[in-house]
Amino acid sequence: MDSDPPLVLDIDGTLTRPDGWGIDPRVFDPLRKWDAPVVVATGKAFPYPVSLCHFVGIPELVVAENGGVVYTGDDVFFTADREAAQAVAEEYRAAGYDLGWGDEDTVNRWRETEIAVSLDQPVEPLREIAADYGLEVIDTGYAFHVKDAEPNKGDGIERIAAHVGFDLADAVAVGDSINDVSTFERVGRSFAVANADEAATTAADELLEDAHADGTLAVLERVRRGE
Ligand SMILES: O=C(O)COP(=O)(O)O
Ligand SMILES: [Mg+2]
Repeated sequence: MDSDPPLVLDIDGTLTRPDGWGIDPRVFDPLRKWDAPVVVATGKAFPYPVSLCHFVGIPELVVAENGGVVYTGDDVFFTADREAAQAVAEEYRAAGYDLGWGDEDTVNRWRETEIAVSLDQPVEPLREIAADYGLEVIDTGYAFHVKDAEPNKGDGIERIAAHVGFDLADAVAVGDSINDVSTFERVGRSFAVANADEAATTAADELLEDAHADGTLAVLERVRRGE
């Protein structure tokens, strides 16, 4: 049997339980046993994917903050800084809005290159303020991210593939949202889970029948069988 292809996996919407929240524990064993690099590429802050790799028991190959932070397993790269996004957050708050995560804000506490805002907060004023700072706001279905347009997951996985020594043309990716489009553009084969947004669905080679981790698990079984 051919060896497993390298994987690039998104977290939220892709490794999540059928109701969309929390990691589906069924993904742990297949990832632990995967016989090729597994890259976790997410919009979440750096500690989250690192912890996921740690607790699954796989090497830490991580793109965090939508490409703002990249960890090759040896070196960490920051491809943006938080300053402008922080200024947007402050102006948004001064206008009477809130980021929506409570006082201690564990969503942004360790975020280094962008700011995330809860989906239950008004996005239009956020977009207006972000535009004044030359930043974009993307909606991943899990948060609004105020970010520099430049960093993306695709550049991050390219850096990791070059360092680890595999070819992205051999890699298989699964994702669910607009922040996975740059991943899908780089890998050999891309899948959007059934719950994916329009951008991810359009960019993927294939739209899966199953949602969330069910879709991802189906991909893992298929590519393992060589299909
Ligand atoms: O942080 C988010 O909003 C989404 O995270 P994800 O990229 O793992 O889906
Ligand atoms: Mg996602």
